[in-house]
Amino acid sequence: MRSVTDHVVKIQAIHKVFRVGFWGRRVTAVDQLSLDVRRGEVFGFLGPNGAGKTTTIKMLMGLIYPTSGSASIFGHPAGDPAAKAKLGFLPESPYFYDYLTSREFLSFYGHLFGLWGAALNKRVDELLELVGMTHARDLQLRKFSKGMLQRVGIAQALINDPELVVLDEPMSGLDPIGRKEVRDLIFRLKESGKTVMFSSHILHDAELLCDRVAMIMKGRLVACGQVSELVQQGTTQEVEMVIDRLSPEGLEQLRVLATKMVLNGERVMVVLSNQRQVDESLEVIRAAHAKLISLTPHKASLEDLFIREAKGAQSPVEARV
Ligand SMILES: Nc1ncnc2c1ncn2[C@@H]1O[C@H](COP(=O)(O)OP(=O)(O)OP(=O)(O)O)[C@@H](O)[C@H]1O
Repeated sequence: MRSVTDHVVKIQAIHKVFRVGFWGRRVTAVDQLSLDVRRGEVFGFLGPNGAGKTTTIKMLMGLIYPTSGSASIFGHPAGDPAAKAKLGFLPESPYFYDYLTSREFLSFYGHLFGLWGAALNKRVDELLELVGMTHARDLQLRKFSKGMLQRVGIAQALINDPELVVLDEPMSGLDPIGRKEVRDLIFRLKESGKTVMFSSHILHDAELLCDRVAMIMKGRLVACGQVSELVQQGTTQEVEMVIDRLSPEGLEQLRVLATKMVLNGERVMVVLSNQRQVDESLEVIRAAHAKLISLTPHKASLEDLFIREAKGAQSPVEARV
């Protein structure tokens, strides 16, 4: 059984209303959101643009106050110095001092955490090595690519050897190679025993990386749990079949069975939505002496869940939490 201390982050019914414009119109950015992040896991905080991810993370970091509800880190209230001491944070749009080299930049943040002299130099060198930036240690940050900056930003978040690392959109704006590098880095953090929470709207990255995810839309939690469990919920096990040289009778029989059919010369592609349809279609193909080219089960993905939830499911879905 899990103990309370397994919860590194606990967010309880957190709510944030912003007042905007001259008339102080109320905008609910986060709506009664509750979730927890457990020790040692990689937790993905997912949602489309404007869903409320950054607002939630800012409340967790103690940078803004919730309208109601609460958040804690290692049992300390969000923003408490005791929580911050064990925490590393990469904001969504970090500010980098252009004319500092990556060593100087990391040394600056090390000083803020009270590191000096040989211990600081050792820590900076270790982090540059970890993020693969040793070769650029004496290069000014203005000469860095976006991917290099992101890696130095993550190094900055690790300067105090935190137990929890919170990264706001760490893969955003990176090319596929840059994204893979950041993914590998997150894997390495997990391997070294750290808990990682990161926000993203790139579902593929979350699927590859996360032990658990939470998905929010319009500030509300719509799904939370292990990726494998969430993608199974309510998804039909569709199968796509491609067949060659099917007789006109066979074609008519498949038309009745299939949920979708596309003809291309002698070739036909059908989508079947359950096992019974698959079995009956295979019998039709055999009886017609047609040639089955491929049979591909449609693998459910987080994207399917995302689209389904976006289409209107507003009630919270809770998988194993
Ligand atoms: N300081 C603010 N004042 C007024 N409204 C705000 C403020 N910050 C955020 N919002 C609004 O709150 C909502 C959630 O924004 P937030 O930045 O948290 O979303 P997000 O999920 O991080 O999106 P993105 O992926 O685009 O960064 C949006 O409607 C946004 O316009």
